[in-house]
Amino acid sequence: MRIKDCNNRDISFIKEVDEKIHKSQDKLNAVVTFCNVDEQLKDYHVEDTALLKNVPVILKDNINTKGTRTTASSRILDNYVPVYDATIVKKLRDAGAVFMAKASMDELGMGGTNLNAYTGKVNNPWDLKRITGGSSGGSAALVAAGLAPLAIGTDTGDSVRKPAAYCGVIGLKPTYGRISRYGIIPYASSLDHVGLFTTNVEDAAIALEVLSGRDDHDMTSSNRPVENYKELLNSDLNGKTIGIIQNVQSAIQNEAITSSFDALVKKLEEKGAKVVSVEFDQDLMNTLLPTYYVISNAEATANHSNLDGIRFGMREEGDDLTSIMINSRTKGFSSEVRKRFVIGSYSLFVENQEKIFRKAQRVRRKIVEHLDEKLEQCDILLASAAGSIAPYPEDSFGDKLSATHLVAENHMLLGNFSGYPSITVPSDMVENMPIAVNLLGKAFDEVTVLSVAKAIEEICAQDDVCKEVCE
Ligand SMILES: NC(=O)CC[C@H](N)C(=O)O
Repeated sequence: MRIKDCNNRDISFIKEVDEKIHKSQDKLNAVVTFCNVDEQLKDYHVEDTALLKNVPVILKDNINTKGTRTTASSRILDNYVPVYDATIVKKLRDAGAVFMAKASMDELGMGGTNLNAYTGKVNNPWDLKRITGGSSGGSAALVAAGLAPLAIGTDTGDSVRKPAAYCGVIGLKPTYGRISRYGIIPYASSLDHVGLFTTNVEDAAIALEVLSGRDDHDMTSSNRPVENYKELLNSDLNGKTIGIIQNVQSAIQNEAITSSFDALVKKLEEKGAKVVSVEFDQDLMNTLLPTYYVISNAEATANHSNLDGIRFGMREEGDDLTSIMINSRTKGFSSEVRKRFVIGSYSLFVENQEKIFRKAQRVRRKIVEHLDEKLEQCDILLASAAGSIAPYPEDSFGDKLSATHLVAENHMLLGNFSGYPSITVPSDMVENMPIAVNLLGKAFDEVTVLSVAKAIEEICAQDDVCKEVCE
């Protein structure tokens, strides 16, 4: 489904989409809460030129919607109904969006599988037995199944770009500060980004324009002017230098993914791009994941201390304040989330702060400085988005991978450490499942990121939806 096709439809088609999304639930389990579509259509009125006129949109369930339950897929927020809208909800609505559903995610964004929502696993529309990836798995699945042209996600480590790869859709994480995060239930504030899923690059450009801009409610949002990304798209590769991240490519063990990537690189060269090989310091790359875990868990621990059954969240009984909090948090969070809070608290413990938390922050700085050096050699970096097709649940934890091989699965963290824009573009099919490549550009250079993505899209010409679930 494409945005412009929706623009040209009669608004009544939204009802058909609503029915299809309800029907998909048995197969995909991608929805936590259905939005009240009738209510939104009652007084629906937007200008003909509104960019999202008649467009059904999916929101990840960590995006606050006034009057509509927002759980972040956590049991503790099962009954949470926000009293205000996130800024992006207002922006989307003003542009004509009709909200269809709050999509399932890994609990509070903590996970890369979408096996960790209190409403259960989300199934990949290409093969229901496989995972979607996470944490924005519900959003990715619904776009991949052709049930909406646009879904909003969030990305703290790769949570838009990895599920996009596994589900065969576009996944864009723009520059830190480009899109307001006001009204989004956080995970780790220095790494959290709003991102989006579409079926094609042009739609990603349109959606980015709608979502971007300074917001006085979010002091991390940038006041750089928003560009007309769609008009500026230019898939001409002449004069562009693309750097291939060798550390990622040499860590990939799947022959089909490697040869498809190499074939794509050849075509990029034929189309005029200058391709250079970029080698990162391997030791530094091996620290990506541990550094991420220290920083993200510490920030998550601080961010979620208000989910205690007193200020927010479901309340379990107890004899005193402390036991109410302990009981509420024990019952309200899954073991994965509790584990991360333990790790986070440990590194924030005063005796450990310097040698764990501050050290991780210094390593993050080193990684970003190293990345900046690499980006001096090229306009954009390119690598396979993931080292495999979407795995089955039992194969999805990567615990058999060595540190070097883990780099293939976690290189997208570079985009969160630096805040630089990054996009996943479907590139091919392997074993009837989509595979993808990922681009990482310079700060606020969304135009180059989207333009090179468009060139790749033209070369690869992937089918943009998974037909079966959509029928
Ligand atoms: N929200 C994210 O980006 C999650 C990233 C990573 N998979 C994690 O488990 O935390």
